[in-house]
Amino acid sequence: MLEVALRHDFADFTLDARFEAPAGITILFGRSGSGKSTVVNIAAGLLRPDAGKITSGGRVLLDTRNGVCLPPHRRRLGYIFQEGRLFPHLTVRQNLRYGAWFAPRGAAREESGRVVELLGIGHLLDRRPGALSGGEKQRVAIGRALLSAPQLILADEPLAALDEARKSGILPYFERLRDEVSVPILYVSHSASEVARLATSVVALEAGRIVRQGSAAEVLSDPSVLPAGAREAGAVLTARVLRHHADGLTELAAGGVPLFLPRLAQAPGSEMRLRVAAHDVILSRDRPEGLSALNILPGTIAELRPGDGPGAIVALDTPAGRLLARITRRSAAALGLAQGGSAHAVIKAVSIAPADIGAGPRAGETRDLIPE
Ligand SMILES: Nc1ncnc2c1ncn2[C@@H]1O[C@H](COP(=O)(O)OP(=O)(O)OP(=O)(O)O)[C@@H](O)[C@H]1O
Repeated sequence: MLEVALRHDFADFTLDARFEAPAGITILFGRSGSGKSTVVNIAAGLLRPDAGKITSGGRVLLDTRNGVCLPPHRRRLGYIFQEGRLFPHLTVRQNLRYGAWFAPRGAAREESGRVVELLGIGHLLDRRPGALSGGEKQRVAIGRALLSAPQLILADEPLAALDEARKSGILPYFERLRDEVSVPILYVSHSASEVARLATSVVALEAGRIVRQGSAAEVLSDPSVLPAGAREAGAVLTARVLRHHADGLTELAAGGVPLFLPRLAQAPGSEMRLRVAAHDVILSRDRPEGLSALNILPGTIAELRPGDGPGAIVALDTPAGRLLARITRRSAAALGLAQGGSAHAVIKAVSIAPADIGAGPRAGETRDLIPE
């Protein structure tokens, strides 16, 4: 467990944040300039705040009141940067050994064979970084960080330098990291997709303050908190793969409701997280007939929140979970939508982007803490 309480003033900006990060991935989520990197820089020991306390697995890294501020190399941190920052003259194997070399003697650390397997880099061990793709470099960098026996991993926008294809290639490895490694990972992102797929817990920042904290489902489905803006709004559903159909569709069950998506690779029984973008949800007051869309979910309007412009966000509680829909205020008025009223959400099977579909665990639950 990581416990953080910080206060710091820059000339035009005040950071005032208090949160806890359990094992798994805690995403610091917010727009540019909200203070995410400042939190990470303080946790890393690169910036000494005006006031604050940070403990990691019970160890005090920072306590300004008692004059404690451990230097970065004594904090037992693993870093994952935007670019891998591997040593170009060393092979992958040697880069990984370099990480292990930093582990304190006797420290419990991941076994290198397991890390190599976890990250799927066994076939790359004899190559030098120049012969790796961006995504492969990043996987090696994650391995190097894990092998240094860190008590905390800091990942500052680790996917930002990768194109969409590489991003979706590496997301499953972060999912495995979340589910199989017991070290807390503090992960900076301004991408709702990354939050939906990866977060064990989310700390949403706005102008240096925490505006919401909770599971990915809780934070992303709250229309009063849209750290990435209304355009990026979208809720997260948890669903289980039921069966693959011969016509190329996969049927999932979400809270007892069937959902159809283009064929997924996961086997029946797999737990999935799906981010359904608010702009991909159409609302209808009555159950629509004669419509091509396969997914029609009845629900109750929990909230109708007008935006600054012509749009509004509607939060609809369905048996599958809460959905957000972005519609115009004009449509909301024409349909007579109001809090407490009923409506149907219509989602096209093909509208959910592959980058928004990931493996469990359940998005609405913070998983059990693993003792460190
Ligand atoms: N050394 C500094 N001196 C003065 N102001 C600073 C300093 N470092 C950061 N700031 C300000 O603090 C605020 C938060 O910056 P920070 O880098 O933490 O944001 P961020 O959420 O990580 O943004 P981004 O997503 O763009 O990286 C910004 O307004 C920034 O200008």
